[in-house]
Amino acid sequence: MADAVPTYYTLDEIQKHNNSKSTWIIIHNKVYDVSKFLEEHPGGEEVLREQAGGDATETFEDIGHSTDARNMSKDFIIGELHPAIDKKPQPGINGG
Ligand code: HEM
Repeated sequence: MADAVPTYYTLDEIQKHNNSKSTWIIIHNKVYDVSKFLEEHPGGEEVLREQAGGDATETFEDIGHSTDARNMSKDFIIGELHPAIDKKPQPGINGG
């Protein structure tokens, strides 16, 4: 009964979903398809678009989303970031 094995996506694959047709974001190594949620997001679609195809964990936590918001977000989980590339983004690594 339990769906024990999650679907894994590589960062490469996730990064392709960075447009208004398909918008995926990563929060705590889970992959969210928020394409259908953009217009409904109380925080606006722009902030989600900015994170499209990438890791939104920090911004998601900075906002201090409510328990309601966290429960709501579960509906959009489509899988997990592949463990082999489960790395925290390094700030500034591409900065120069
Ligand atoms: C599936 C993911 C997400 C869901 C379900 C979600 C849901 C919500 C909800 C329900 C609110 C209303 C306030 C609350 O209940 O906390 C909210 C506000 C907000 N969210 Fe999200 N959110 C998501 C992801 C994000 C991400 C990734 C960002 C930033 C890049 C973001 C930025 C904001 C901002 C700026 C607000 C407005 C806060 C305010 O007006 O005080 N959200 N979100």
